Amino acid sequence: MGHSAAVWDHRASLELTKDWNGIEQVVLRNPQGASARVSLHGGQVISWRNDRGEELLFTSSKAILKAPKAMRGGISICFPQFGNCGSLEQHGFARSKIWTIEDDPPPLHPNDSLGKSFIDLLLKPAEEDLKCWPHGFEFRLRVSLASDGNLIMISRIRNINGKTL
Ligand SMILES: O=P(O)(O)OC[C@H]1O[C@@H](O)[C@H](O)[C@@H](O)[C@@H]1O
Repeated sequence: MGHSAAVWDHRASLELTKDWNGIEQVVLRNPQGASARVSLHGGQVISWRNDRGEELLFTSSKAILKAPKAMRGGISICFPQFGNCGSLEQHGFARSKIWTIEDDPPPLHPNDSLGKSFIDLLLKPAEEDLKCWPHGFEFRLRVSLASDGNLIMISRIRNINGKTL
């Protein structure tokens, strides 16, 4: 009896590491050698490489890679706004926060996990965030690397205080 895809252990394909500022990063790998690197700073995918090791994402040489400054490169999470309306910071605060890894997130469709290397991240507002944007929320982000090297990101935002966002 061989192992089927149903018992694929996605954790075996994850590497946890830290950047030069001590902020955690997660590296996803697939069996063909593709990879994606996700920083908990901003929940930002900062590298996506194909199976030939070629980088597919741009990062500016002028990027400041130190929280709480947003990183200029990779895939930014712009929440709760894109742009610079009102008193919120440009493109929202999510990209400058330290996200956490969620071990047991609310379920997604099984197809979203099967055969993929993935990580689930979570952002909840801190007191200071509620002062400039008074909404309780949970922002869940799944970043997956598929066996064909595709990168998939699923955002789920839950309103937890019943007021319209
Ligand atoms: O410079 P930031 O805040 O990282 O924003 C990234 C870019 O966001 C875009 O929306 C702006 O048009 C650019 O001018 C800006 O450089």
